[in-house]
Amino acid sequence: MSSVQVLLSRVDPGVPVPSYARQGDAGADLVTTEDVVLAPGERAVVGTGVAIALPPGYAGFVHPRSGLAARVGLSIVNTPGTIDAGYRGEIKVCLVNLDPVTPIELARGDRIAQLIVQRVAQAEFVEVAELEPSERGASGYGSTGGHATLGTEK
Ligand SMILES: O=c1ccn([C@H]2C[C@H](O)[C@@H](COP(=O)(O)OP(=O)(O)OP(=O)(O)O)O2)c(=O)[nH]1
Ligand SMILES: [Mg+2]
Repeated sequence: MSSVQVLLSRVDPGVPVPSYARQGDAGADLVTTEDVVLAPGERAVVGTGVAIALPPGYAGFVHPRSGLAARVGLSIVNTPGTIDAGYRGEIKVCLVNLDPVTPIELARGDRIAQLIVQRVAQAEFVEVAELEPSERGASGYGSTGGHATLGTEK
């Protein structure tokens, strides 16, 4: 796994810097700086207390944590959130409670998301009259099968 130095500033010095729970992990855990209670279906933007300066050619992606997703239904509205290399503000997370019944209570310092730093390319879009053919062509949206049968299709 490659490593890249990312400068970080704590806009809230009371919370820990993002850290990888285990060696080789792709995601570094981010915490909420705020206590928050999310009713079923409710969303809230929370701070993480950190700002970063990614090198050009990199982006950060804010993903949900699987454990919280499975246990209580916590997710992120815009998953994965995109952190542009030029962004210097506090990383924020737009949390959502996907559980239909039970509220989610989060406390300051809880690990609520994970940041994945990846290399990215900026495309140079070149318009052409026609795209060259491929095996897949324009087949998409389940064209290869393997999807569940919808109730309406039974
Ligand atoms: O989960 C997220 C997603 C984005 N951002 C910050 C960093 C990112 O660089 C900036 C803009 O994000 P995005 O491009 O997704 O939002 P937009 O609605 O297109 O805003 P803008 O017009 O500023 O690009 O907001 C976060 O802090 N957390
Ligand atoms: Mg944008």
